[in-house]
Amino acid sequence: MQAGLFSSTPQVFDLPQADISYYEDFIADEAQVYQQLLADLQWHQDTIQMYGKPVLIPRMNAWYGDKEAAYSYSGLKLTPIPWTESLLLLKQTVEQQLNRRFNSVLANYYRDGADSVAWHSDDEAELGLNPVIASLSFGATRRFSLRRKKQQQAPIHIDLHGGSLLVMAGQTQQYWHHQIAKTTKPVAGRINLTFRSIQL
Ligand SMILES: O=C(O)CCC(=O)C(=O)O
Ligand SMILES: [Fe+2]
Repeated sequence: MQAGLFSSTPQVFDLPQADISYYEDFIADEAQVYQQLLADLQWHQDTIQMYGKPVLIPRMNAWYGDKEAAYSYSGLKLTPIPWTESLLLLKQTVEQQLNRRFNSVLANYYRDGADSVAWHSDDEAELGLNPVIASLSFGATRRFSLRRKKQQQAPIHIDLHGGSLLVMAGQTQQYWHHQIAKTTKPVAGRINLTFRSIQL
């Protein structure tokens, strides 16, 4: 796999108390990477407790990282699987662009338009106060939305293309929620990788 990088000028969104950059064409051979991640990663569908009943979350996940980087996510305790070769290559590509290091990645696989992630912020204590989260997308385009936690206005939408890199930094997680809404439009599969740095 070649994680060929062919765009390094991001679109920067001017939002209050958020720091969002979007590199639309970051990974050159994204269709190939999509197939590889789909085949190679250890996908599973977690359950969470809702009003005391187990409910399957509407997407598949896989959690990879350095062995020290244990993490809790939506009440789930996740122990990372050791890096695959393709994940390490993608991590290095992102690290070079952003000039910072990540020690883990949460992979999400949205099988179709019924898969989603509800409004949330990545504000777990393990990530520190103002985490930098680097999000790579592969496969189908899905709409990513951002909305302030307080003073709610119309959400901001960014259609995340296959091969794109979205970076959330600064106070984004403190002041904003984000989601990938369900869609009734027919849409193929999408894989998203959010590279994170767990404070050890
Ligand atoms: O799929 C995406 O673009 C977002 C995923 C996300 O927000 C998360 O994993 O915390
Ligand atoms: Fe998130």
